[in-house]
Amino acid sequence: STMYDAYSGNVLTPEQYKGHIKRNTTFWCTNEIEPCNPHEGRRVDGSCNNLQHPSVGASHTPGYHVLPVVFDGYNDSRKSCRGKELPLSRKVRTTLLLEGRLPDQQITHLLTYFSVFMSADVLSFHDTINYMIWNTHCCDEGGRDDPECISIKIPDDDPVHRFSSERCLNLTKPFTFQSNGCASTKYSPERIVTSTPAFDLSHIYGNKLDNSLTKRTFKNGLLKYEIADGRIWPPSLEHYQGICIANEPPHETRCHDVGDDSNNGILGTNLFTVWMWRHHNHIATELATINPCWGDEQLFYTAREINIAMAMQMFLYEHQPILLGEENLMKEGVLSPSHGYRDVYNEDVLPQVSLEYGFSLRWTHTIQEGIAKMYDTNGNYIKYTRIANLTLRTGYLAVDDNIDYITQGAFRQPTGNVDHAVDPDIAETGLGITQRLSDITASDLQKNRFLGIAPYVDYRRYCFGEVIRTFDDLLRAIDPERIELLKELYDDVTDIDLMAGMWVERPISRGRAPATFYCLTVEQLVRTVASDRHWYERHNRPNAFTINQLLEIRKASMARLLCDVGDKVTSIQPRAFLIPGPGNEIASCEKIPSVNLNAWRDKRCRSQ
Ligand code: HEM
Repeated sequence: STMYDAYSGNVLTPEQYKGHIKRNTTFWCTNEIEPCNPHEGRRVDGSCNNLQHPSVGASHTPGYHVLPVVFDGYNDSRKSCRGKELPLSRKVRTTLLLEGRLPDQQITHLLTYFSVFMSADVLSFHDTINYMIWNTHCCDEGGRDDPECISIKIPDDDPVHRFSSERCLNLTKPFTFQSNGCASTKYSPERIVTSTPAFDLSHIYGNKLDNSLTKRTFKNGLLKYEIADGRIWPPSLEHYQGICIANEPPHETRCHDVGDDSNNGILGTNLFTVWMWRHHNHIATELATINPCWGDEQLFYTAREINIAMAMQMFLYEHQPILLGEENLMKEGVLSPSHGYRDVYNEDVLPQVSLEYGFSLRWTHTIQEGIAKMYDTNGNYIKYTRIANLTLRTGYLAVDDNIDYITQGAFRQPTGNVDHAVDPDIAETGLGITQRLSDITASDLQKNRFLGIAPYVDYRRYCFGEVIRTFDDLLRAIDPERIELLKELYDDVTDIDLMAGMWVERPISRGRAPATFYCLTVEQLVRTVASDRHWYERHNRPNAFTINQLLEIRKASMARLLCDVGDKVTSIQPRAFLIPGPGNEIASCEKIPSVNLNAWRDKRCRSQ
């Protein structure tokens, strides 16, 4: 194997590698990669996706930048154009986003659960774990001088805390190649992300081969699993210090040992981890019946390939159009116009995730509900639970049939409306017992000022060709009363933060999401499809699907997934991201189309 520098993607000399060992920086700064074989399928560690740049595609490699970062030195966040401090993050948040709840009339809660699960496939949770568990003192006496701390100041006239003595929200800087000693501080900060940048369910299967191997049974292509109270679960972590710390013993003990332990983090990642894990075994078991002559290796990798392809089919063709608009996505080339193959692979486009995509996704916090409503299988309301209190608490799912009721709620309860408001739990508590106070939306703004995301108007120019010089020029994008609020906050229109712009912007036409969110998501998805050599819709790739197999993958749906692996789901509406009702009635699972795995029947098994 060869050692690569994770930041530059260059091969390391033995001396350079020894230097990393001496400085204890091998984990974050280097990648060990086996020689590429162009005929090999998708590697677990993401390497060799681009044959010219073997390490790009692995974890801990730099992201793409849609626009160059604006960088004022390591200890400071971006300054205003007149060299002053930008308005306080908490002030910006409380001014621009109202606090409250308004249920959407069309979209179900499942949409946000799947959003966060798919985000976690290409991003990381370690920056959050950092201030929740490793470095919790930023609001204490000792934390004030810690250069890693970027705690959020609560202004004296805060609408919630002006009557309390709370003046600080805990927060740490994001991990960068620079802060971890991988790259010179001459360069602007580059965030370190642990997932592989392709959508490959790396948080299920692992992002390193050795980690992935520990998840397998090596029998019949199955992932390890446990059965408890008649339910199938991913395997348990032996010691879960640092992960499911909010489990309430003695009853709540479950904590999952999966590709990325931080999938135990929040409810959405947790639910989909359970479902996609079971789904792998569901596929492998069926393949083993269809092809009795297949060994473990072939069953495992085929089931993984199908599981990834079905996840992407649901994500691109079923989930994304709801926020971004189907017609729009078709026009942009994110969606294929036909059911057959498409091949837009371009070796010159690198498999990377843009800094801006990961950042814009956080806008979704504004449509996240704070409570999960729980229903029985007949649709009778049972109770609710606060989602913030389920952070790092996988155990809750496994007691009192909670996962059954939460699953039913996921496709019955509306998600939060797209309406410039944020749920009070997301805005004030956020993370349950691990942080007494947290404003996730203010953190979104604050943390990313330290990564140098360019101002909002620069993205309007990039996305829509608009030159915005005055607040009045913003009328093209933002309603006048919200421009008034921006004027109260920012001295100059060019100072407006990207997230602040997204919070108040009008949605894209024929879609529901803010226009700039739309633009930066499309920019990423186009790159994803063009840069992933193993993209499931391609004909010309190692182990490509046959056309009949691809046509089966096209039938994947969220409703079918829940029928196959959801707890006690026997009926569901066909379009599970949309609220059940006329034209989308809840129907028996027997009526929901399935992917027919007979398309993978191997004639060789019969002749044997
Ligand atoms: C109740 C549900 C949720 C909770 C409690 C939650 C909590 C958090 C927290 C605490 C952070 C870190 C903020 C920081 O940097 O300090 C975060 C980041 C993030 N969240 Fe959420 N979130 C939730 C739902 C969602 C949803 C629905 C999405 C959908 C896309 C999402 C996407 C993200 C992304 C993309 C990041 C940044 C991750 C990264 O850059 O690696 N979250 N979330």
